[in-house]
Amino acid sequence: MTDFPPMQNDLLLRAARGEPVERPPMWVMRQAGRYLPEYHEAKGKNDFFACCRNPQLACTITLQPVLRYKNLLDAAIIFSDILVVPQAMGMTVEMIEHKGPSFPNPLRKPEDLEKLSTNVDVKKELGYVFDAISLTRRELNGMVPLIGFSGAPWTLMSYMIEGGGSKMFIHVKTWVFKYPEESKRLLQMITDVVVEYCAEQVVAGAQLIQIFDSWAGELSPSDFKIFSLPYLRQISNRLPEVIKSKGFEPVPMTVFAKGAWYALDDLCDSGYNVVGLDWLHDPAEAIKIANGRVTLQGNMDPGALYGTRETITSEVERMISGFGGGKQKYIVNLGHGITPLVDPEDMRWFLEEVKRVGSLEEKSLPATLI
Ligand SMILES: Cc1c2[nH]c(c1CCC(=O)O)Cc1[nH]c(c(CCC(=O)O)c1C)Cc1[nH]c(c(CCC(=O)O)c1C)Cc1[nH]c(c(CCC(=O)O)c1C)C2
Repeated sequence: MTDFPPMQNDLLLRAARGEPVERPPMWVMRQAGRYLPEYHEAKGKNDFFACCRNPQLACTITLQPVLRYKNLLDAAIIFSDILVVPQAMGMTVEMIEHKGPSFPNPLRKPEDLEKLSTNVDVKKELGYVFDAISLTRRELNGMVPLIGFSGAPWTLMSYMIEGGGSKMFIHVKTWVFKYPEESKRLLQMITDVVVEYCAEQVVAGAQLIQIFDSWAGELSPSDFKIFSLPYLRQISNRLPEVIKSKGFEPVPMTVFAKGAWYALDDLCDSGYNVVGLDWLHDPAEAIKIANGRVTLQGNMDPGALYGTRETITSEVERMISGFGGGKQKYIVNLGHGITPLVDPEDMRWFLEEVKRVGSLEEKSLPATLI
């Protein structure tokens, strides 16, 4: 087993396991990225995926927000992208500046499934991610835990068929409604790779795994039960066993199914320790539905970071009060990734206010907010 430095701050892991904490841990989806000038500096003229494939650079970028917001962020998330999985399955994915990811040859017909690699050698194809994780764990020196992640099967299938981001989801909806059996075959192929990929991230040193189902909200409640939930469940069922078979201890798991507010009850019973919430959820309602089954994570509107300092403060107070003061089964985050034009000093204000409000005794929270 790999020896890493002992943890100095394990708030995130304790909260994820459901243990009480002195204040809620906080991290922010996409905390390493385009709103930080040092990200652009480190990236330079490198292609986005070239940065992901360079463990030293990926480690540097991962550490940037943790170092800038020292003693504020309670986790690092490895710098990579969900689309490295389709690449490992044999697809070409390019990152086009100011546009986003693009697949020159998306899967458009069921016969295209034959183009995907079978028996993907995850260690060979994605070894650079595992190297970046091990290096970052060492460099973090126990400061905060390191989160690994993967896209969820439904979200990855959407990208692989649409060929990039989408507004109408015409192609993937064609698959769902015209080729449901082939869709399930593809989802299963992706799931098998994701399980092995996440297990190897844990072997390399990841201390929590988050599954991003960013396009969950494109499915109706009944289709979510067919094309997303069963595969999310397979991941949470199989992952601990696969990790153990490799001689390692399972880690807490988080599922973030953006837009799938209707599925919160099911997600609380899907085998994950933590359920991430977007900003469409009312915290008090979410707590009622979860009823202590999982740790909740979220959920301030990322757009609030464009507001005044006073607005950010009141949004933070509302969020933390809504989650009952946050000392039990709660992790602070935004409801989705931080957006590019946020002023890094406004992000600092957000984090400072979370730390201040999250450290208050419940009786000291502003009375009108409880
Ligand atoms: C910094 C960055 C990333 N990806 C992309 C960028 C911008 C690239 C650049 O222009 O420099 C392109 C990049 N990658 C993707 C997109 C979205 C494109 C679209 O709208 O479909 C973009 C612009 C696809 C992607 N990629 C990811 C998701 C899931 C989370 C989410 O919903 O936001 C998704 C959907 C995950 C992701 N992606 C990234 C991380 C790093 C760790 C961190 O959070 O700090 C993570 C976790 C990093």
